[in-house]
Formats: sequence, structure tokens, C-alpha cells
Amino acid sequence: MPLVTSKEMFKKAYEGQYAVGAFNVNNMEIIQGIVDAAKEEQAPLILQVSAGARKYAKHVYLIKLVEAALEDSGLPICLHLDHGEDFDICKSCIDGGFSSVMIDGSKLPFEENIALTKKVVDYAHERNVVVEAELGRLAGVEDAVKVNAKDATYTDPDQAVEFVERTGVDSLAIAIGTSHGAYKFKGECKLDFDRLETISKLLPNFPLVLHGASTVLPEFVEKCNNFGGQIKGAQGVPEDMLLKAGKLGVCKINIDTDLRLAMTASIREHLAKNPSDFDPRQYLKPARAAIKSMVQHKIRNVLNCSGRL
Ligand SMILES: O=C(CO)COP(=O)(O)O
Ligand SMILES: O=C[C@H](O)COP(=O)(O)O
Ligand SMILES: [Zn+2]
Ligand SMILES: [Zn+2]
Repeated sequence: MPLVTSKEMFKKAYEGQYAVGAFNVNNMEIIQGIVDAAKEEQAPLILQVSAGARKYAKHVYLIKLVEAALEDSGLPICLHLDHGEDFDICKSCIDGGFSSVMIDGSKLPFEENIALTKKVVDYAHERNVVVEAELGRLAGVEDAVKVNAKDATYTDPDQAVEFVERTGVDSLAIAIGTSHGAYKFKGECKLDFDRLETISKLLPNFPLVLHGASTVLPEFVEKCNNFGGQIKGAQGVPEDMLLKAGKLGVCKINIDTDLRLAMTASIREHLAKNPSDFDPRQYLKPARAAIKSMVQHKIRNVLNCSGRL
């Protein structure tokens, strides 16, 4: 089974009012845990790679691991660049075998974001690769850079329409109050669903993307803290809000932090309970299993995309 784009996945998701999970991958165990979950659930799947992941693991290793996942699972998988910050990284991923890229010009002025996105779209579409762009700016940590809440801006609905028309982009990440990382809200989580509904109505049949969508599952935060971690005041997006977003035109939901927490909680627990272990397989095996079961939970109960292959 070769890589697929997200085009068909998003069409079905839009019509079925559910979302496809886009999970960030950095190494073999993370990829295996996610892919095994998707296979068991017969769910559509996007694996995404950030600039930081490419730096950590190298493009070629990630590509080969995903090729192995395709062969081993037989699943159709979309391989996506997450938060590409310039034309060069998008070109490198398009030329290097990805089926989807994100050009994130969200920190640029509107016209510059349009020009950059259009350039990537033209290059990608000629090569049958799809493109996600971003309009509006999320707070939180992105590629080790912290965007403060005061610099975050919500997506303007009219600008979103103009942006999509002028760039020909395939999907659009919007800002409605989510943020990257484990510390999304102080107090109650508030998302601007009115804004989402307005954008969705103005862009019928067009797939929207929600970044910063981890729930920061309390069981993993507690486990980290119980076994020597210090993750205090972490809070994410409640699951019912994500389900609601899936019914309002959001076809792709990005999850990274919940993978990190599931893996770290499991490793901390294992090493605390088995202090004499030193073979990485002893703690990476349960960590991979923890990722698998967390992703199955997302697919069934949060994304609502189980059995949607
Ligand atoms: O948006 C993300 C990747 O692009 C991940 O968001 P989280 O930090 O909420 O997992
Ligand atoms: O958007 C951010 C993702 O969680 C990727 O994070 P990273 O850039 O640290 O790999
Ligand atoms: Zn961004
Ligand atoms: Zn993101």
C-alpha cells in the first residue's frame, strides 16, 4: 500500500461529521503504537513530522519507518509535514516522499502568508501533494518557541474565505482558542465555537484543521507526577469539545502532547517499579503499548473515526 493524500479521508470525514487523527511521530515505538491502534480500529490515519522531528530522527529514517508501517499494516497512511515554516522545508518534504505538507505562514502579514502559501500550493499540486496552511495564530510552544497568549490571534472568518480562494489550499488550520503543549488553559477551557461555525458555514465542504488539540489526559499527568515528574497545572481540551469540533467542519485533529505524556508516564512508572532494569526494550515495550491504547481511545471516543476506512 503506497502513501495516500488526505483528500479522500477529509471528504469522508466531512460528510460523516468526524475527524481524522494526525499524530506526531519521532521514533519507531511511537509510529508502531499509533499504526497498530489504527489498524485494530480500521481507522484513517495521518502521521505527521515536525521540523524538530526531522532534526531529531533524520528525514530518511522517518520515511523508511513509515514505509515499513505501510508494508506491515497494509493501511492507507498520509505522511504530513507539520508546521513547515518556509518554502524550502516544504519542497524538501515534497521531493522527499511526503504526501502532504503544512506551510505555516501564520506569523506573517496576511498578504505575505497568501503569497508563501500559494507558492507551496503550486509546487505541491504539480506533484500530487496536498497542502495545509494556517491563518490566525495559536499560543503555546511550537518548535521550542513560546508564543505568548497576547501574541495569539483568532482566525478572521472573512479573511479565511479570501485566503482559501486566493491560495487554492486543500485545508486550513484555524485559531479558536486551542494552543500547543501541556498548559493550554488556566481555569476553564474556552473555545470560540461561534467563530468555528461561522468559518465552517462560509467555507462549505472545506476541511478545517484543529491544532493544539491534546486533552492532556489527567491519568498520564498524575502518573508522571506520582513517579518523580513535575508537570504541574497541565490542562488540555476536553474530549466533548473535540467531538463537537468534528461535527463543525474540523476534519483533522492534531495530537502530540498526549503521545508524549502517555509514553513518559509509562517509562517513569516502569523505571520506578523496576529500578534494576536497563534494557531499553523493557521500558519501551510498555511505552509503545501505552501509546497504542491511548490512540485507540482517541480514535473511538474523541475522533469518532473507528471503522471509517
Ligand atoms: O498541534 C499540534 C501539532 O501540530 C499538537 O498539539 P498538542 O500540543 O495539543 O498535542
Ligand atoms: O506543533 C508542535 C508539535 O507538537 C511538534 O512539536 P516539536 O516541534 O517539538 O516536534
Ligand atoms: Zn502555527
Ligand atoms: Zn500544531
